[in-house]
Amino acid sequence: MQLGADHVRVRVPATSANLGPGFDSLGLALALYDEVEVRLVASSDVVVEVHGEGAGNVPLGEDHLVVRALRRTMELAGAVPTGIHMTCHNVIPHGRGLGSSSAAVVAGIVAARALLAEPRAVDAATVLALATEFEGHPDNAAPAIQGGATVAWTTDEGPRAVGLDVDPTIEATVLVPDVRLATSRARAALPERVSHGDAAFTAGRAALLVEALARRPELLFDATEDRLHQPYRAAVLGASSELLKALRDEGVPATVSGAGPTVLVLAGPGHRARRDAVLADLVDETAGWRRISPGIDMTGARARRISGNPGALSSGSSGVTGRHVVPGSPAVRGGSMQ
Ligand SMILES: Nc1ncnc2c1ncn2[C@@H]1O[C@H](COP(=O)(O)OP(=O)(O)O)[C@@H](O)[C@H]1O
Ligand SMILES: N[C@@H](CCOP(=O)(O)O)C(=O)O
Repeated sequence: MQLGADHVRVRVPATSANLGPGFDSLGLALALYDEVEVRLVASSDVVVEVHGEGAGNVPLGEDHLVVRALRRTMELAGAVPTGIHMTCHNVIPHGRGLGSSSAAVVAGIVAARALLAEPRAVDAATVLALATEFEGHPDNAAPAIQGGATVAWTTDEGPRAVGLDVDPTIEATVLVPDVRLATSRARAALPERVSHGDAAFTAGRAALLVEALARRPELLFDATEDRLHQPYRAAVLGASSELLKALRDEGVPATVSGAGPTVLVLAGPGHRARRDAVLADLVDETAGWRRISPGIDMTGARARRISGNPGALSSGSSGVTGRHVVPGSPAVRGGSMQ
């Protein structure tokens, strides 16, 4: 496959997976974004600059997650490898249950797609399959790609996802502690088997959550109850587990965001006063907690071509030059990829 551009910019939202009972299936895109600018260069250099979250912690070469996802997508599309100069402006906290790894993977995939002469050759199903290959589960990748709330599932042919309606009065608030929890560690805390009773309880709540999100926010408290993962993760969640219990004891629809340790509150109009009262009492923003009300992202990952001249890849030695928006350059929106 030929290249169609040599310089693109992408933006990918944070995501909150599970939403309580929808373990590995439900997810919600949040309006907190990582932005990545990728420039292809003629040399074999891989130069990565990271600003914000992850700066000083993530690898800066071929092992960088965005680079790995970009390379994998280019390889799948049969594009000839080139050098890469990449700048990341990261806002999504790492290891907090807000889908930072998924955002990085989706950024690499949609950047690669936008660099190709025929972006549609990497269709929506392939984007989700590639992201799931990296992540191991599709529940963060689906909303990161298409925005809004999603339910994702896996078939013999690969992962699939559909969007869900979200009542516009629902507010998402995240309580982010300053401690990290690797998703792999939180997954290791899960048992091999659960009881039929807990599985039935949680399946019912997940079904109810679809209706609560779409039209009946007053049902969010019951609809966010879970018995499949949160109870087993309590030991590794530390203070987040206590905050979750305190919120739920007061009737506030709170869940663990993803694998944690962030706590997510999904509040309809009837929950706001109690949410604000409990959070004012319990969340001390001077003692390591951040309270963010990001809004729900409804568009998902976006990529924009900055320059469409891959025939003349620069040597890569002169920094980012010649930045301009090519008139008519297609805006690639993750949610509308066909
Ligand atoms: N923007 C990014 N660039 C590079 N690596 C990232 C990025 N975001 C996440 N990662 C990698 O993923 C890890 C966090 O993934 P994970 O444990 O799944 O937590 P979460 O996805 O909930 O933030 C980070 O420690 C880092 O290694
Ligand atoms: N379903 C996964 C979701 C992990 O999300 P993350 O944002 O914590 O990576 C799980 O619960 O393990």
